[in-house]
Amino acid sequence: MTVEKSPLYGGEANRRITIRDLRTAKERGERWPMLTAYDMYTAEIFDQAGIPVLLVGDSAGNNVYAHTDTIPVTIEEMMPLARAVVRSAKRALVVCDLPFGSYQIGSEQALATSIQVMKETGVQAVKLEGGLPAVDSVHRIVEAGIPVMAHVGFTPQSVNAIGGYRVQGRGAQGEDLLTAALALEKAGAFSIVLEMVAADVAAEITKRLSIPVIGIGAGPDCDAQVLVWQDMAGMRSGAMPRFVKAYGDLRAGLTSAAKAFAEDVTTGQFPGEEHTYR
Ligand SMILES: Nc1nc(=O)c2c([nH]1)NC[C@@H]1CN(c3ccc(C(=O)N[C@@H](CCC(=O)O)C(=O)O)cc3)CN21
Ligand SMILES: CC(C)C(=O)C(=O)O
Ligand SMILES: [Mg+2]
Repeated sequence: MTVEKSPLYGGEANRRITIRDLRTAKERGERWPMLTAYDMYTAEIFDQAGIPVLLVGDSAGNNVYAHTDTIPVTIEEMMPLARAVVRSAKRALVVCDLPFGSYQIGSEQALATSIQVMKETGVQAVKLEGGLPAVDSVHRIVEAGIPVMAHVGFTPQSVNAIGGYRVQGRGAQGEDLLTAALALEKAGAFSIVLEMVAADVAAEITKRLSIPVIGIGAGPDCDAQVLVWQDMAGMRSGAMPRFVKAYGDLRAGLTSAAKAFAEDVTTGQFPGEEHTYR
């Protein structure tokens, strides 16, 4: 597959990716990557590396704010991160997750929060979790002119209701997931994340939907794949979910840099003459 003429990778190199570009990519069968970003350098680096979509995820809860999960994250905590990512990425389409509690009360609250995020951060789209119960909110937000990325399957904001980090869509549940995905597309979502979904179900949903389907732990047949950047780069400690692949070892790199700095300071090797004003 040649992608040089794709708006995602070639095309007019000096404009931001649009939701139309993502739709076109699906029509052409072009796969694309999405990464989370929560700050300036990661946004700048991933943007320049050609990642077409950056997600300011509420996974900031357990990757920035040192919570155990995403549930405590607030809109006040999300917006500064989103602003930093928007200011740092020139090409990528930036999506901001709506955190738990900022849209579940109803479509009125969902729309009000989405408007606030769009006005105060400069992101190009919002994302929210949920199947059929979220359809009305998606519809209202889209009607207001705000692109919405949907998110079904394992939805981390509902981890307590689901009862753990469990694969979704196995057996009879698969049909419900397809029904929800079709309803979210009909409500106007421009794309949909499938998280921890059995691969055959994810493949069927990807085939049946016209909008891009973005997988995380949803097998190889989705239109796009997303990972949390600290997982992708080997920054995170501890056991990784099965769906993660680490493409770097940043944790080891930063650890050895910090140890070398400490060693140099304790032994008096740093600062040297070249780092010193006379
Ligand atoms: N760093 C990070 N990566 C993520 O993918 C991620 C976040 N944070 N935060 C928000 C949600 C939470 N996610 C998670 C968290 C844990 C598992 C997990 O422990 N998975 C195990 C299965 C555990 C079980 O069966 O109970 C696995 O091996 O896949 C999966 C997804 C995905 N998202
Ligand atoms: C993993 C992605 C899809 C997400 O919702 C997040 O990072 O918050
Ligand atoms: Mg999220």
